[in-house]
Amino acid sequence: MTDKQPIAVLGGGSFGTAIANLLAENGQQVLHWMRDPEQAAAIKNDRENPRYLKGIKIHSGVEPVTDLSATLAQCQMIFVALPSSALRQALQPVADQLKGKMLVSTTKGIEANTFLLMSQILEDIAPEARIGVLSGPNLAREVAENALTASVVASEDEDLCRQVQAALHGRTFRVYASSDRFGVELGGALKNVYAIIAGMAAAMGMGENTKSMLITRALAEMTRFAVKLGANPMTFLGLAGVGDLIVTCSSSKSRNYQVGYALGEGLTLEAAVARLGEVAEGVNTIKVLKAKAEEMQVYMPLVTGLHAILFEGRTLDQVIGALMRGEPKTDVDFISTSGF
Ligand SMILES: NC(=O)c1ccc[n+]([C@@H]2O[C@H](COP(=O)([O-])OP(=O)(O)OC[C@H]3O[C@@H](n4cnc5c(N)ncnc54)[C@H](O)[C@@H]3O)[C@@H](O)[C@H]2O)c1
Ligand SMILES: O=P(O)(O)OC[C@H](O)CO
Repeated sequence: MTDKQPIAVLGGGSFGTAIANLLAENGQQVLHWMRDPEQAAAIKNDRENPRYLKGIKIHSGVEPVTDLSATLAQCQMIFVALPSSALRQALQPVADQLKGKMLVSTTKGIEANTFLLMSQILEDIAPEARIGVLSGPNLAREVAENALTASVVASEDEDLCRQVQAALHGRTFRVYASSDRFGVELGGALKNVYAIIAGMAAAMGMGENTKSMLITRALAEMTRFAVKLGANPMTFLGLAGVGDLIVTCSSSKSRNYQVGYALGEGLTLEAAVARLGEVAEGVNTIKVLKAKAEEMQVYMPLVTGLHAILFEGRTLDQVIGALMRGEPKTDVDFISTSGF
């Protein structure tokens, strides 16, 4: 035991487990909160979380716990690794305990109806908390296996960024700082949708040219959308933008990619999600994103095409045909031609 305050990680899934281990490897005492007492007891005994990260040894500095209120009472720094669909309902009842704490969201999703990002929900629940986001190309299994990895902590609160960097920076994990919380978080939420498309393309045996076209046009599309919402497009050139887009669109370890792959093999969306058995945030994001793009009048042909396949009964062939026949466009939207 150290006399340092413990750090809390909320969420017993793959990313919560990976972050908890990373913190413990850096000498932090970690309270890893999960809702399921059986899971917590099993992790305590076996030092493994087999459902989500089979074969990864859980560090002795990680203590699985199930009392959320007692956990929050002991910690100043709290990482939130809950699915987006659960974040508000899990934390609203303990809102009073979040005042003044550092809350760092690792959750990459968008709330249906409100279009709020997860750190905005945290702000809504706990206006007096200190809020940040951790996002980047961070596949949980690779983080847990100590593959060399980089991430971004984003917050208007510079001291929070420094403290998160100090807690997470280690032999295999580098943390860069950003003051653009909105842009960093939006990048993490949007790329999940394009990873579903990339998985479909892979299952259909499409070529390397096609994969590159998809990733690049996805970046153009998500940046166009982000700019319309007031975000800084330069953030999308960083780890939490193009970095995360590349890893999620090209790795079969990504759950969103896996859902897309299953769809490309002919499974229904329900069957693809059931086969996965884990969170694929892009499935929920696609609906809210399509609605928001329409409301804001942003041209997002990839989002529109995926939505048409998943929810409007269009076939892949029809959508691909429409995409390729679309009116020719400019390559990069944000190049200023003035002065040239
Ligand atoms: N896995 C990754 O590689 C990775 C990397 C970076 C960010 N993320 C993000 O982290 C978030 C969590 O993803 P994950 O991969 O850990 O998911 P996961 O599917 O591996 O696990 C989800 C966990 O949340 C728990 N949970 C579900 N509903 C809950 C509730 N109401 N209250 C408490 N716990 C609840 C589940 O029991 C499970 O332990 C997602 O938004 C994801 O985008 C994941
Ligand atoms: O497994 P995914 O598709 O949720 O992606 C995991 C991470 O977000 C990759 O950075």
